[in-house]
Amino acid sequence: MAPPTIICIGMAGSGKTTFMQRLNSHLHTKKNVPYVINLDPAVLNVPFGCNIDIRDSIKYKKVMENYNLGPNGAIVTSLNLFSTKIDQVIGLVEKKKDKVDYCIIDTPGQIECFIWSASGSIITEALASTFPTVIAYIIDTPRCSSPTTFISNMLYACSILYKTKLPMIVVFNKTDVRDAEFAKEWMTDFESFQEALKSNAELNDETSNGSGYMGSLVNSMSLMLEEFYSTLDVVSCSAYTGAGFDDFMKAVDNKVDEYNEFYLKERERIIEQKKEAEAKKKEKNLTHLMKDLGLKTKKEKKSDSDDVDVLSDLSSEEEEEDDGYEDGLVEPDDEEPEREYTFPEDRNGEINANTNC
Ligand SMILES: Nc1nc2c(ncn2[C@@H]2O[C@H](COP(=O)(O)OP(=O)(O)OP(=O)(O)O)[C@@H](O)[C@H]2O)c(=O)[nH]1
Repeated sequence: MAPPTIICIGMAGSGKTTFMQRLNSHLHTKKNVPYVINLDPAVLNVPFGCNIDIRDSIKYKKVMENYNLGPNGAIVTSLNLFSTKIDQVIGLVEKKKDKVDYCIIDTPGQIECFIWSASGSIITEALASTFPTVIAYIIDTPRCSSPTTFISNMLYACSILYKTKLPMIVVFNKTDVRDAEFAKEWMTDFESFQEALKSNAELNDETSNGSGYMGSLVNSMSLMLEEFYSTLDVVSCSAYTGAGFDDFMKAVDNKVDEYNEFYLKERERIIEQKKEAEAKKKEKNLTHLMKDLGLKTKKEKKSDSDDVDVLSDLSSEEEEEDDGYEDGLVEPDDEEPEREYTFPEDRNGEINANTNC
């Protein structure tokens, strides 16, 4: 069976790499061996053993130098270069499918470099069409204790969900510093979020009494996000202490079932749609080409043959047959006639071993 794939995505410093390290050791202790992939080309040290590391095939600093790029451009370019090898990556994971239980993937902290780049879509789509794939969105809990940063984080999660179209688990990390109960409550109880909003001095000025621009904006966004929350699995854990990882694995199994039930059908539908669109595009291009060359398409020929024949049609058909032309192509002769040289001196033009040039 294809191993479920977990793609860890999160803002810079949210603790993805530490989370990956803890997840790797947690799975090893449970005797569920994971296949580990690092897709962050700019990381200096990876604190876990990787089966595939992007840094082995692409040197991030060389990319910066050779293409004269800044740090983010170099990450995108490295991913672009790596995405050309994604079929090999998938082949390697597939080879190990009987030995590994999960495939876990670390991504660059600059989310936009991965999620909004063509290579990021190629990589996630290639993985998702081969393995049941789940997104783990890692959030730095202490950093989202204010309603505005919380909503910003949730909007980001929402955009990732709509971009990847894959089941998502929201992971509130660093719970050893701050418990994530407040965030879970905000996600389930709209009134408690309203209260937090009112008491947030940052959003309210004394005169407006909570009806300021930012206050009402966050308010309406939180209403819109209620629908989005219902599609998520929320887990709180600490990559530092290892708390909450059993819950995370339960959520993964739950999302894998969901993937097989809903997302797989949706993916198949999308692939089918893409194929149809591509076939249509090809046919359109071919028609244009035929028109440019002054040739008739099969459809046109058929409709012509349904029409009454006129003498001029007949003669042109005959001419075509006589010329040995069909659909504008020259049929090669079975036997090429021996070449004759009109003038023997023409032979001097040929390059042979005896000539000096
Ligand atoms: N207290 C606490 N600190 C954590 C936890 N997880 C990560 N950290 C710390 O958070 C900081 C960032 O962690 P990383 O794992 O490097 O974060 P990252 O998201 O991989 O960072 P980039 O790869 O740069 O995007 C480090 O100092 C970690 O020690 C946690 O569960 N609890």
